[in-house]
Amino acid sequence: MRKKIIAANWKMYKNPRESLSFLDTFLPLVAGHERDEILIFPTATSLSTVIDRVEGTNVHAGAQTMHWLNEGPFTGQTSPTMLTSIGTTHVLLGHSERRLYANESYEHVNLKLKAAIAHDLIPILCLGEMLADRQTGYTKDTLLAQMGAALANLPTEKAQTLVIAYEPVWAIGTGSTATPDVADQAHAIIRGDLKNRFGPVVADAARILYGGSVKPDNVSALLAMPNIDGALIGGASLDPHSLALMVQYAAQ
Ligand SMILES: O=C[C@H](O)COP(=O)(O)O
Repeated sequence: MRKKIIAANWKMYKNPRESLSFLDTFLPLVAGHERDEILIFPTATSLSTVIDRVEGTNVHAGAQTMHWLNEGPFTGQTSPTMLTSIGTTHVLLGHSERRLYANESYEHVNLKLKAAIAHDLIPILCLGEMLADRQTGYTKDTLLAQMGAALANLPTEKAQTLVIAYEPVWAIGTGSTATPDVADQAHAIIRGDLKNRFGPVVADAARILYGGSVKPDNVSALLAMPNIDGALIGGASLDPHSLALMVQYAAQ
């Protein structure tokens, strides 16, 4: 049985003070929920504050992106070693907003993924089709192409900790959540590709999260599907009561 992950992507919301205020309410609500993993991805400027505050709790904090090199003349970037030096455990890679607004390609994501694993950061690889892909019947092709580029030349022994987030772009922030069946079909494609690449052990162990307008009133139906192992939540993760409710539903 795969442990579920409830992950909050705060995107460009919450400064350090607001992050602490969230945690003051949230942490007591989820104390003792050891069964599942709870992850929070704050903004870069709130990351170390959140890491310090969640230390010793059942919550972990990760970065929303990173560069693949350890240092260099790359204005605005953060390196894997900088992240690990402050206690970061996870990193989101390839989020569609990074691909759309920061020109991040899956070739970059491939470099980042390998760097994350080399530095013992757990990568959460985000992928998902655009609405036009789905409408023209190219969902599977798109997902396989994204997997192929992001996971190129990754040896099987490095794929053990891989977490993937399926986030159809048309469902992000739109309120148009994928139905549990539609999401599960995409997750099955992703798991099948993992099996072809890395074999059944890695494929069976890999957690595949769904992201895209997840809320307390739809999370249970999504998590009940056989290939959905958690959720990556944007808007509905910004309220501590809403996120805590989803953690509780995941445990049922
Ligand atoms: O990383 C999270 C996703 O982009 C989903 O965002 P959302 O829950 O606001 O649709």
